[in-house]
Amino acid sequence: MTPAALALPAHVTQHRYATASEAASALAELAARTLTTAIDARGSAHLYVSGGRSPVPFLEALSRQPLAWQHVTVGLVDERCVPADDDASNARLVRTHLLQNAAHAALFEPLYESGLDAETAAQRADTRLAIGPRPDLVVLGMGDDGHTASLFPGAPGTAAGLDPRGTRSVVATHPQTVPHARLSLTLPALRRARTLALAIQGEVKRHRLESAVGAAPETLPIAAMLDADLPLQLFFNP
Ligand SMILES: O=C1O[C@H](COP(=O)(O)O)[C@@H](O)[C@H](O)[C@H]1O
Repeated sequence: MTPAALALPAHVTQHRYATASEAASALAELAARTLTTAIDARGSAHLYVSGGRSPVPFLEALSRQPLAWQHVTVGLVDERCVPADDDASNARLVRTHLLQNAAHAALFEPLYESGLDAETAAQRADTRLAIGPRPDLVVLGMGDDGHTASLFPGAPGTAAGLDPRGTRSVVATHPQTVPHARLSLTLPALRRARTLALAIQGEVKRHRLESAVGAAPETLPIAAMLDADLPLQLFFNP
């Protein structure tokens, strides 16, 4: 049964599914259409994905989508400052679950250079991204605490990342609630996306997202993605 609509503003387009597998397939199809449109229009496509546990079914479904992957560049919206082969690495997640099947031909640009401290790594990534093309598709996730990308409530670095007039594309954040310093795309960098999607699962995240309507982004960073002038494609399953 299709889950009930979330209590969210009308500019959020809701895609609701009964299961994680249906939601992942639908998001993969939207991603494939969006990337193909970008390749047809501009010759290349730029996709940014999130880390964590929940994107795995989506990344695997997307890896099987037939499209001109050799023209697709994949990046990360956030990363933990760990070696690329660490279990916590979002780069490892992408290599394991997305860069296979048809998608093995995509170009992957990791966010974090192993061995660097978070601030130096953020500065280097910021320089690379600042001159890059607009993302065609950004797929965000959200933690139970309302963080998105690696913009955690109250974490050092988050305020700079949420500054709508900030000039950085990437900041270092230092959440106290989870292991590892992080790198995160900033609000201005995320807002450059031609299409912005958010994939969440479960009732805890549903209520957290609903409670973010009208909330201060410093308290619930996901609130920054609910701006009326920012069309958002929400994918939800219980
Ligand atoms: O730490 C992170 O958490 C969020 C949500 O992760 P999940 O495990 O609940 O799916 C994710 O969006 C972010 O990219 C990740 O680094």
